[in-house]
Amino acid sequence: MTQLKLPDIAAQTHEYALPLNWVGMCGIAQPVQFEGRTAAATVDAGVSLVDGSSRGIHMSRLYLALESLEHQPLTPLTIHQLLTDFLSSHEGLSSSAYLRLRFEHLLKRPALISPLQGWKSYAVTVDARIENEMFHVELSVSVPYSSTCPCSAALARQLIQQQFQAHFSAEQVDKSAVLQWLGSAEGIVATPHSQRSSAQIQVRLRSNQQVLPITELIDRIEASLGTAVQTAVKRADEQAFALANGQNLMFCEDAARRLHKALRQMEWSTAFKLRVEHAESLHAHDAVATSQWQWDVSCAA
Ligand SMILES: Nc1nc2c(ncn2[C@@H]2O[C@H](COP(=O)(O)OP(=O)(O)OP(=O)(O)O)[C@@H](O)[C@H]2O)c(=O)[nH]1
Repeated sequence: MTQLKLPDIAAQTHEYALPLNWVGMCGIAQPVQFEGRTAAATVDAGVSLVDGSSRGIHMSRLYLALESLEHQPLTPLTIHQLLTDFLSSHEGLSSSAYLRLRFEHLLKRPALISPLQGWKSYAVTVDARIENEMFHVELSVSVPYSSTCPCSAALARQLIQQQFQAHFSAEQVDKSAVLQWLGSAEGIVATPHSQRSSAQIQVRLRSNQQVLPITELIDRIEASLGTAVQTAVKRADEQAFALANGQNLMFCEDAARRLHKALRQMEWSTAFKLRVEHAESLHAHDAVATSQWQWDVSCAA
């Protein structure tokens, strides 16, 4: 049988010469090594097609280059090397290279009081690119937390005061009677509403950053809010959580300002954007606040 040469359509020229901003593949399954564990990532990999007359890029070259992620820890350096490989395998065709990795980052979290712990999963996205010969990396993370409405808390306290007034009408009150009343549902007649909330944070890393500070970012976000959702919970932990919520009453605006302040203190960040969503239990709609610092269109991948 005659050996036929495989047709190479990508190498053809196109009669409508038009450069393209981004060409590549989305949704590739790829294991990555991060903080000593293997995470199942989903990858989008692409390059620009600056040679407008070329029919197509070489998808297989991008796909095969991803294998390097399987064997070495995920760092800004390994990502930079990968994007450099994307470009060197597309010499004359491409001037920009892009990578987006999405994976769940698992962290073991201790209970607030009891000697227990459990896992939490955080949705992480790493966006990296080489554009105009400049390398940029951005981290995005979604962090769930609890928020208790400060207005609702004040209104509930007022109802409790009114209830106290009605129940203890005498000038002199008996301490043990008050103590008992405080511990009863009849005394504490109202409770504020609270909701599961989420903070979506995007941070641009400084160019000489050696590691991806994902865990540190999550820790700082949770510390600034003070009401991270819990894993293993016994009653003692639930009580400590109630206290934490009471000490950290938050409108979505409060949460956004706290996060903005915390993110400004991160020395490895050169820009950020944040969005908080409080999935209201008072309403069927959400309360949302956003903020950003030094974030512009060029930061968006
Ligand atoms: N450029 C491009 N390739 C596609 C697309 N859809 C599928 N492919 C296939 O991706 C496969 C890999 O392409 P290449 O990387 O050019 O493969 P190749 O020519 O064998 O590899 P090289 O010799 O390295 O160029 C080809 O079989 C293409 O048909 C598409 O929309 N665009």
